[in-house]
Amino acid sequence: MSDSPVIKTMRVVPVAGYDSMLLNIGGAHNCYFTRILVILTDSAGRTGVGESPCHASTLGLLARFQSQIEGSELLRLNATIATLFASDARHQQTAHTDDIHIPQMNPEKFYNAAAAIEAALLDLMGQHLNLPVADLLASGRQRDRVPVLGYLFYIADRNLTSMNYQAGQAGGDAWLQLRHEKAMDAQSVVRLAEAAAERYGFRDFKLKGGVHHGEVEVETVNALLQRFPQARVTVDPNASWSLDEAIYYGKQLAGRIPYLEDPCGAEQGYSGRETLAEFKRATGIPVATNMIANDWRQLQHALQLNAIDIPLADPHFWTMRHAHTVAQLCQEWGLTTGCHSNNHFDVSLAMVAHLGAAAPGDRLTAFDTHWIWQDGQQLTQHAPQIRDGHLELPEGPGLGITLNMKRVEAAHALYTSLPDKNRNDALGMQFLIENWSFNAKRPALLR
Ligand SMILES: O=C([O-])[C@@H](O)[C@@H](O)[C@H](O)[C@@H](O)C(=O)[O-]
Ligand SMILES: [Mg+2]
Repeated sequence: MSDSPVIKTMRVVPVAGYDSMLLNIGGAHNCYFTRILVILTDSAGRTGVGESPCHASTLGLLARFQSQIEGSELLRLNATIATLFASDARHQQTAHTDDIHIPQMNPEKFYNAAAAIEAALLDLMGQHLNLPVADLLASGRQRDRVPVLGYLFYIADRNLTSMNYQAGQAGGDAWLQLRHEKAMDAQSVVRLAEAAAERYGFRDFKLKGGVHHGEVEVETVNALLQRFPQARVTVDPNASWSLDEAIYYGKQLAGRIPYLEDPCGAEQGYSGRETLAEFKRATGIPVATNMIANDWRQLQHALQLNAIDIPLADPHFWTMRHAHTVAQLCQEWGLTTGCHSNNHFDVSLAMVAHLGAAAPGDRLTAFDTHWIWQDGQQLTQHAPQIRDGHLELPEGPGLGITLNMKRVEAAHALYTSLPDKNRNDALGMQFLIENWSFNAKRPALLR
């Protein structure tokens, strides 16, 4: 394989950006969010990049993988990634020994690390072959733009905290202002949706639930549907509703929403896969999930129980290539392809664009992205664009993006300055409710 470029350097750069006080079952988003960039250079002088959620253990894994990546031949990408998976398997085995010096590899963090490396390698491979990454995924490019949804949150009043939440940009459009302001009821969420639709052309919306009592969230969905009668609107309470509540609210929304996301979860000795299967039978409402089918084994159980219709295979949880395999499986087995997200920068946005562009078939539900909350903080020269409710595939080979290193270094400096680097939504929430703590079965404001 002497013609292959060789990976010269792997740099792992944790970065931070700003976020609004968005509410979810875990509490309130911090004023900062953190991510990891993996930046590879090769012997042909090219740079490839990938992004992942940030956690100290993911950083530890990436540091460990560096020696396996540097010196590897780009065209042996499959073998390189297989080596990472093999070292994961070895670790899982050794972690069962009594040797406390061998750290247990957290599977979620392992996938986050592998996903960022794989994306950076695919970026380099695409540049080498002069092809977009979408063409390197097994089905190849199917479309040039991917439907995405307007991800709406209730927003707490940042003025109640001493945290460094940013204010809206003077002179910006309505979205750039409103995304920083309190929005705790149906009317203000509709206003947010109007501003997002004006800027990005959304026709699909998802409300992050698990915040208020379910009645209030159903009322918000109804208000959105009334304002946007042609739109596809859903709510994701992150399994905070009981099965009975989920069926009760589901029946109120049936026929008017395309699907519900994780309406209920594990309870009374039954797994989330079991309760979702019962929910589906009781209501006939399709179910999407990013909570109970996040690896092959979980997905197999979910499908055997007929618990879900839309596995939201996030490329950061699965890697881009595995998420694409899930999309192929959806196409072959009559499921619908979708994608979950967390707060992210524009490198992840490009990863999602290429994944969506390569997803086969037309049973595709609008992909999630939190990016509208971060729009303006891009770390690339030209961020992928969301227009007319669609994320456009960036032009050019690889991921089609070029890092803006000045911004990357500034985002890294911000990360370095933060006292809390891992996500902890309880901190902000405790300004709203004293001593607040997480409860997987209760919406955040019900304490
Ligand atoms: O950003 C949030 O608050 C979401 O709740 C996120 O953490 C979830 O992972 C996600 O967006 C979801 O769909 O469940
Ligand atoms: Mg979800």
